[in-house]
Amino acid sequence: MTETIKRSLRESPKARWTAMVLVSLSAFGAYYFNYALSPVKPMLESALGWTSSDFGTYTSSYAWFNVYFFMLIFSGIILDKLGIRLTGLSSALLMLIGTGINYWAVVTDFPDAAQVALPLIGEIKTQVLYSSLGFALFGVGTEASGITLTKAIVRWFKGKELALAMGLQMSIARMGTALALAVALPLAINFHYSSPILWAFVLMFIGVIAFVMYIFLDLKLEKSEKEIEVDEEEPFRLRDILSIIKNRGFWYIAILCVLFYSAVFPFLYYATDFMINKYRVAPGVAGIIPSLLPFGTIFLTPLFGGIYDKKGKGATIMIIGALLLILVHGVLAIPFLDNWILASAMVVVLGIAFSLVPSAMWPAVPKIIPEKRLGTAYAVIFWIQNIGLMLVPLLLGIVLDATNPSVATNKALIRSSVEQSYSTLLAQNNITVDADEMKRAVETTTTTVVDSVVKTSFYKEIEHSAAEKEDVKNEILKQVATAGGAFETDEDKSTSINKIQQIITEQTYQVIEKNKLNIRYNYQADILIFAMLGVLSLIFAFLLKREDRKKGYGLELPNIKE
Ligand SMILES: C[C@H](N)C(=O)N[C@@H](CCCCN)C(=O)O
Repeated sequence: MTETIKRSLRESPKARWTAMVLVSLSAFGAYYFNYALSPVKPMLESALGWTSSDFGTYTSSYAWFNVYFFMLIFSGIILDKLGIRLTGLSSALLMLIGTGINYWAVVTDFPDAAQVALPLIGEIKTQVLYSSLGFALFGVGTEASGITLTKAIVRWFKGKELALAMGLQMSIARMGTALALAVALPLAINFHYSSPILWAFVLMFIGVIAFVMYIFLDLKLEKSEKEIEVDEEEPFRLRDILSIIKNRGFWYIAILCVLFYSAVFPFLYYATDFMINKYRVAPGVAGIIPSLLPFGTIFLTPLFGGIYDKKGKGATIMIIGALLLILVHGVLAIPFLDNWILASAMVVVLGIAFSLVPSAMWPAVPKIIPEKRLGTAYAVIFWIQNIGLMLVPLLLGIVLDATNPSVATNKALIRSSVEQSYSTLLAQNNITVDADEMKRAVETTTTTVVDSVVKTSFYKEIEHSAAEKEDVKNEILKQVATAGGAFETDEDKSTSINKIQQIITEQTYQVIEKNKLNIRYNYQADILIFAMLGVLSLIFAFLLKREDRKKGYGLELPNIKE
């Protein structure tokens, strides 16, 4: 079919790069929010009483609707029927609504024991359920937006700098992840644990505005191409799925994708907490280490993409990426190697792996699947990938709780002791505070105590029976009451509360240290799960290379022909 593109707006580099930046801004907000609560995990536990399994449920909920309701497949169909503009705007709004629900759930005061029973999942805290539903809605928007943005980039860049534009779009998105990992915990410590979500809401709102601006640009593109004959795009057909899933090469790439991404994205959910618990990094700066990973990929993904374009060796690049994955998780799993510099170096190496594999894997799909089925192929790969993104974070949370059975209960014990200590000291000194003020003070004090114990304690975990735990609680209360007896209140209320806070922090800390009350997680089993995923990724990367040799897909050949 003839294609006269001389007068098309796509011919203007300024217009197409502006389009790329505008559509990428919503991905920036989405990738920020995806990780905005991860560094805050220790605070959610100390302040809201979440367990690691609750956190695992929350992070896995990203994929609930995508997996169970086949939302990714429907998104592909909707994208085909409604087009880029409507689908992109709807998905950006869905992300915004999901973020809003999440914010509401986290700031709402649910009774401590409020739980609901769900089929398959069982008992779940009401607050965890509502935040998860918000996150699940956000996940639908993010994944739908992922396919829409890919299609938008293809629309503007086909026959032009397509790989570079895709690489840069991924880089802009990853800047969002890097930002979340680096700033979410400092934000939460200095303001409130919900502040990172509020910021996400603002970024997502900017994303919606940017997408509205993109719509105008896209309308201009359409107008500029009205008189021009352009190739009709192939519509999404369900029968395409059948022909795709009969392709062995497709399965190898989809399985490699789910295994590899499951060893990276869920790692990022837990990485800040891991740095605090294993490497004793101060919570305020612990997120900087995992943020090195997406930060590195911002530069390396387009770089490796360019190398693949010119030199080829796509399957080999994926094998090297999988080998690095095993190396990193293998080293992180060694118990006595607990130096944070080594951990940072491993995160940088993981960043290299996470640049190598995506830069070779996504452009390899068009070599295996015909162009007219590409949209469907990406939707199915994303769907399979989402199964991993749903199961692995949940598994990690459950395994973390199971291998550290006393941590969550000990944190809850500290929280209730702190609460009672406040009541005692406030009553002893005739100070009245409102419920919100009290809640805030308890949260801050508990977090401070837990953080300092986790950072300084070197003891091994000692199991305590329920009766011993009661003793610990009583001892905390006794110590606090004794120390608080000498406290005199002649200053204003906030100074008095600060002093009370200090007394409780010091006394609680001492009792925890004396009783060896363990509140540090041992991540060994979780990191071994990641290492296993690395080994399986390597096997599938080799299988893909063998299939490429058999079928001649050309994965090892350069994309750009001389
Ligand atoms: C999370 C999403 N499903 C995903 O896998 N995103 C990729 C980028 C995919 C680009 C495809 N053209 C990522 O690495 O973030």
